[in-house]
Amino acid sequence: MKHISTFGASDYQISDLQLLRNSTDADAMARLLAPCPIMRLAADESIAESQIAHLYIVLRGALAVATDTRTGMADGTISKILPGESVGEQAVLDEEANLNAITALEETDVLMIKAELVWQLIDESHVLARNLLRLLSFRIRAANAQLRRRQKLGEFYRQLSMIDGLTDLYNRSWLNDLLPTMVATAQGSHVPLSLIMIDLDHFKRFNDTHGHLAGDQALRTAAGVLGSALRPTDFAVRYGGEEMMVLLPDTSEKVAVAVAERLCERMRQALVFSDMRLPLPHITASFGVASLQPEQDEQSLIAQADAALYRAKAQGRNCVAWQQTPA
Ligand SMILES: Nc1nc2c(ncn2[C@@H]2O[C@H](COP(=O)(O)OP(=O)(O)OP(=O)(O)O)[C@@H](O)[C@H]2O)c(=O)[nH]1
Repeated sequence: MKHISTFGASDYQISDLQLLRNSTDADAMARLLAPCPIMRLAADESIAESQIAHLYIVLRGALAVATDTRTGMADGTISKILPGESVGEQAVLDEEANLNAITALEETDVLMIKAELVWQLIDESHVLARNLLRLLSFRIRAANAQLRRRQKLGEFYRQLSMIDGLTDLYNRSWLNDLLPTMVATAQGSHVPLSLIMIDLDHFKRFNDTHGHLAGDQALRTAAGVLGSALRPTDFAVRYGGEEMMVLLPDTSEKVAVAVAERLCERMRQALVFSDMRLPLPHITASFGVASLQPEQDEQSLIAQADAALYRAKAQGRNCVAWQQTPA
């Protein structure tokens, strides 16, 4: 950054500076700004901020400002500062060194104003104070809008990473995130929580006979059965491969067994189409039901449902098994 002149020795006018637009006291402002240096930046050159904050007004060329690079908040957003516009107001007002990375997009001349002089200008000129407030308000709105966009995007990707792409059911990451909390809530409030582990029967044979794409379609159909047969407060998860899980908050084992029986029946009635013309053979599934016991953790609950599922398979598949005989 090279010192090439001062505001007083240059041809620039107060009317060239947006912050002083509509100034009624241009002469007084010009006198105060006269000793301020005009610095020249080569293209791609960055402004190396000292610990002292400055306000920079672009006189010629353009600056690129990337937000908060040193605080880890950078998100690739870059603002372009054109002639007449300023950067560094906030740094001046809160007396912090500028955390933005400021780089010249082309050869650029900037007016450099020290923080103490900015305060003096604010004291002297209501017009400048008003312009500054308006500018800051605009910047805050823009920052808020950007924050909202970022939050929405973050939530979108978070949701996406929790959903299984093939079946649209929740995936294992979702389960790992949510099940411990659900178990802790149920234990803490002494309300029941039941879990049904579901495994499609002879699915390898289905795949081998009808092809993997038809197998995918069968998985979607099975997921659809779960989705359409549950209460809005229940959750269906693709646990892995052809294994699915249903979580039933506030549900006793007796009711969970009845739900599993209903799912089993609907599963065997569901039609799988590989295309819209010919339905494939029906699929069936085996179901293992478990309900949370006092002191039990989520791993043990899953293991209990798994053991019940194993028994359902051993009993000939296409049926429901559970840990305890419902009363
Ligand atoms: N099409 C398809 N198949 C899958 C997917 N994930 C797992 N599988 C298949 O599911 C089959 C599971 O086979 P096994 O674990 O032997 O169980 P099974 O044939 O269903 O037998 P049982 O569970 O004992 O009734 C394997 O052939 C896997 O390739 C998937 O996303 N799409």
